[in-house]
Amino acid sequence: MKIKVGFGFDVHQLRKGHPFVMGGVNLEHTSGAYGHSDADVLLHAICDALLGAANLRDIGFHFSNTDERWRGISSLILLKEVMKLLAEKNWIIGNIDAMICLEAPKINPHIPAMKAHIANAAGISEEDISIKATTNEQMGFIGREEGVVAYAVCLIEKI
Ligand SMILES: Nc1ccn([C@@H]2O[C@H](COP(=O)(O)O)[C@@H](O)[C@H]2O)c(=O)n1
Ligand SMILES: C[C@@]1(CO)OP(=O)(O)OP(=O)(O)OC[C@H]1O
Repeated sequence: MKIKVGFGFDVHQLRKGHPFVMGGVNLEHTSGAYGHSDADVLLHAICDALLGAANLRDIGFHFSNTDERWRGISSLILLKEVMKLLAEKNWIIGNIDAMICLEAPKINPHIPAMKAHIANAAGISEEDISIKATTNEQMGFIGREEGVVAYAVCLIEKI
């Protein structure tokens, strides 16, 4: 069986009064992630891990941040598009493991809902999705709540 590993990273600015979408969940918070799409940093890291594993370039290559089609788009739709690209090359997901680095709000209560959204969009089991979170211990741009970061790794299998 042919397997490949992929890695993804994403970062977005946090801006006061902006919606905060993470893993398809709307987080209640004083600030939110700013970007061309819905700025779902977790889904962007996962998309890049999947595209990287399949050697299919990256999220910005397929969904340019100068293309009006993607303005404000739900990143769950982008994940579905990424899954189509993988399916064309006969790749299926083995598992995804992701890490969110964010000072606030607490992510733990939202992880089951995030997993459900991602499992639904990617067509995989929630059991194959792991999401974790850490603060940056009040240091740097994450600690000052100026930004949010996510990392993801994945395994894909050729069918
Ligand atoms: N935005 C966050 C950050 C952290 N968590 C959870 O809290 C635990 C402790 O965080 P530290 O950064 O102090 O190590 C962490 O392991 C997560 O379980 C969270 O839910 N949301
Ligand atoms: C998703 C895209 C496209 O709308 O825009 P952003 O939401 O700005 O996200 P980013 O992770 O900076 O890059 C990928 C983009 O092309």
